[in-house]
Amino acid sequence: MKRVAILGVGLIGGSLALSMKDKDVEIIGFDIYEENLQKALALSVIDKGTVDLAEAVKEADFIFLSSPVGKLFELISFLRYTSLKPGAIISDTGSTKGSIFEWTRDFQKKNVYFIGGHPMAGSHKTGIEAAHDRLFENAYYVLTPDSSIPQEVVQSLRDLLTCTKARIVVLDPAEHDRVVGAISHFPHIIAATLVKQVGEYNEHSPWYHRLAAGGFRDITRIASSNPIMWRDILLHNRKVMLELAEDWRNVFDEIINFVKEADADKIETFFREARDFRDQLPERKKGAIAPLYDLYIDVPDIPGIIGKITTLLGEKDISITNIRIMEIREDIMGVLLTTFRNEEDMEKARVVLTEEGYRVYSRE
Ligand SMILES: NC(=O)C1=CN([C@@H]2O[C@H](COP(=O)(O)OP(=O)(O)OC[C@H]3O[C@@H](n4cnc5c(N)ncnc54)[C@H](O)[C@@H]3O)[C@@H](O)[C@H]2O)C=CC1
Ligand SMILES: O=C(O)C(=O)Cc1ccc(O)cc1
Repeated sequence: MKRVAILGVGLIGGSLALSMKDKDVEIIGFDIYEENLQKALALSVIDKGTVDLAEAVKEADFIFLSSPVGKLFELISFLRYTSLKPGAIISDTGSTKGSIFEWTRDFQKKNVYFIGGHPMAGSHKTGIEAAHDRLFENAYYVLTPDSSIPQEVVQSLRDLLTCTKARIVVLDPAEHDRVVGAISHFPHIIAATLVKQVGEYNEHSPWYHRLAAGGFRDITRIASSNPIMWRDILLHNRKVMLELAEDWRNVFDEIINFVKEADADKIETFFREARDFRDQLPERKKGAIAPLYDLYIDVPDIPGIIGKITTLLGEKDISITNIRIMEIREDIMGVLLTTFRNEEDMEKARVVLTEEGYRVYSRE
């Protein structure tokens, strides 16, 4: 049986541990707060818990570091000088990848391997109570192995992580920080600045607070995230944040100038271009937070098929919340992704469609 050590049993460490529940692994948790370990044991998230770091890692085949980014250096410094199992694979879950990559390149001298990792799903909630076995389902899970790490070592980490049902991808750490900086880190600055701006106005009129709804809530949801976590992320992706701020200022000035000049066409084009890009973003098939009930249907030809399937299901009172053409194969075979409101509708649809001769399945 393989041993997995999770260092930091919060939302992400706890969710990783839960996703491994059906695997033949023993999970040992370490945290700086004993009460977190007690909760994790009570919730059966981990098999054992300890506040002794050396004890947690000494027999482990896999070690996951899932503390805030600012604490990773401390943990890595400890691992560098403590006794570890030869061949052990260490990974982290931190939201930035460049700095950790630089700190860990020499681990192979110790006959252990470090492969940076970032499961790209989460929540603005923190702590073990928010952990969920399906948190990473369908999300990207980025790995940033050094090119000197043998492929079979990377593969054994990938094999273990299949239990998360995430889409595992390999990226260069600098590219990770640039891209994730733009789509995840920098938006937290924007969200927080908007909230602070309105918070200050609210000092003078409570109506800001009362009327804030809809769009304001949507765009500022992430401002409710953990301040310590986001402090650390910004500090570890500073260069990228400063570059993005410059670019953002340029785009911001552009629209403000159109407003100043009352240029209706340019304002409209600005919004239209933003909408077009936004509407093309891939929808994430949700895992734990709001499970989607998806069925994939192989269909012989596309024209007319969507109407045929919606009619067929509509006649049985089965409603589809979304239908999307996933791919058209060269032999004119297509795959439709149909989403249902609940499991019952999905299962009814599976029966009806199978009876009609369609090949229906749950995963790509
Ligand atoms: N929250 C999110 O949505 C996501 C977070 N991440 C990353 O995963 C990591 C963990 O985040 P969360 O689980 O959300 O935070 P969390 O606050 O829920 O959990 C962190 C845990 O680490 C423990 N901890 C603090 N210092 C420690 C140390 N020196 N040694 C061991 N444990 C320590 C804390 O007591 C806590 O139990 C962070 O690096 C974050 O950047 C990655 C993807 C998503
Ligand atoms: O939607 C949200 O609340 C998030 O922003 C989740 C998140 C937070 C940090 C990450 O590194 C990846 C995902």
